[in-house]
Amino acid sequence: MLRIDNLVKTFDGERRRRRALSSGAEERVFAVNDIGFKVEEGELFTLLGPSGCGKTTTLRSIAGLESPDSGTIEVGDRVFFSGAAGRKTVNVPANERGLGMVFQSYAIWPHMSVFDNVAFPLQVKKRRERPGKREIAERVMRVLETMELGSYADRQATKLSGGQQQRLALARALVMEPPLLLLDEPLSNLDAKLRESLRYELKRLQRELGITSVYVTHDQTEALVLSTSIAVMRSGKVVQLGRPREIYENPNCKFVAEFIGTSNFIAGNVVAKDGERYSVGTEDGQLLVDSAADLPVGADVIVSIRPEAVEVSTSSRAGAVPNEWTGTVLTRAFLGEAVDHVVKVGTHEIRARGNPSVSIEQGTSIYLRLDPSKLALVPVG
Ligand SMILES: Nc1ncnc2c1ncn2[C@@H]1O[C@H](COP(=O)(O)OP(=O)(O)OP(=O)(O)O)[C@@H](O)[C@H]1O
Repeated sequence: MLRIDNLVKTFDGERRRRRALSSGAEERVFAVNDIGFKVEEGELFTLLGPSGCGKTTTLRSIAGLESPDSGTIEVGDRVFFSGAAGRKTVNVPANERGLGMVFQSYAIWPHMSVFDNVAFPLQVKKRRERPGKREIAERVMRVLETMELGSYADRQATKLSGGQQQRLALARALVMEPPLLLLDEPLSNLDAKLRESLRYELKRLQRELGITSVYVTHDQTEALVLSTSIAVMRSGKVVQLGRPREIYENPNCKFVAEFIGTSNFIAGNVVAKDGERYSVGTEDGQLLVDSAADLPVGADVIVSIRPEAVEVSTSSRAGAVPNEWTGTVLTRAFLGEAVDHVVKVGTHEIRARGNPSVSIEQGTSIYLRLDPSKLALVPVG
């Protein structure tokens, strides 16, 4: 449905502007630095990464609001952008791309009713593409009902709550039945509770309507909940691309492991390998790790251990289970649905998250069990 290849977008750098008079040195900021990905029909594809990594620039390039330096952008069988030095550039204007867009600031039209906000984009279509009055009313009401705003049709748009206004912005984008919906942090202006409930609502809607979407966020939980696929970005590059679970359970570098959720990291070295079972030597003992990564014996690695993959216990099962380490509880914290223990194991402090029924006092000597299939091997370098 959407295909991006070798996309590059640079901007003038600050320093270049400052130094231009004295040295004339060329300096460009690579906002997007040679990225490529494909989004299949019906997917919700998320660009996830920290501030400044190039997510918005990528989305704006798809929308036609930025003009890339080079690369190609295709939606269905239409080429929206194609360009490189010395080649003829194709660059379809934003208003001819027919894409739906929803941004952080929901920018509804305040002087209009809820109904008119959604009807307006259809009413201003070119005469030959404009649906008749009755069809407009039907489409508007259908999309308002889907967004659970049907009973607010006559209300002035500004008299809706924040969450309702954001749903209205979505309704306005959906009524155009775009082949592709672009969403740039659409939930970030809402309070935490509303954000969470709208997350699930968006997921339901996206699934029900099967609308292909590209979603930008820096919020990893949002990305994990909503997405069918995630591209994790860093400094203008895509560093990992995969299904949410894949990225969470098998991050391909320390940056991804750190950015997505909380992890314990233990540095080590591959000492033996038997199929997908690795034996990793660490400062505090050996760890068995199951991994599909292709790493040679001798490779420096980091074992990434999610807190929920660490089982704590006051009794030993040594011999019956692999990877049992001993340690002392440094702190514990009650989080409502879980209890966190921070455990000192040799040179490491390991965070464990488990059921609140297991709560062990500070200073207690305990056993940590690390299931090899729940550990991830992250290559170093
Ligand atoms: N118009 C511009 N002029 C100069 N530099 C720009 C411009 N727009 C973006 N940049 C730079 O390009 C890089 C990528 O910006 P972009 O907005 O795409 O990042 P982002 O990942 O969406 O960040 P955020 O989550 O903060 O919106 C940043 O270094 C940014 O400063």
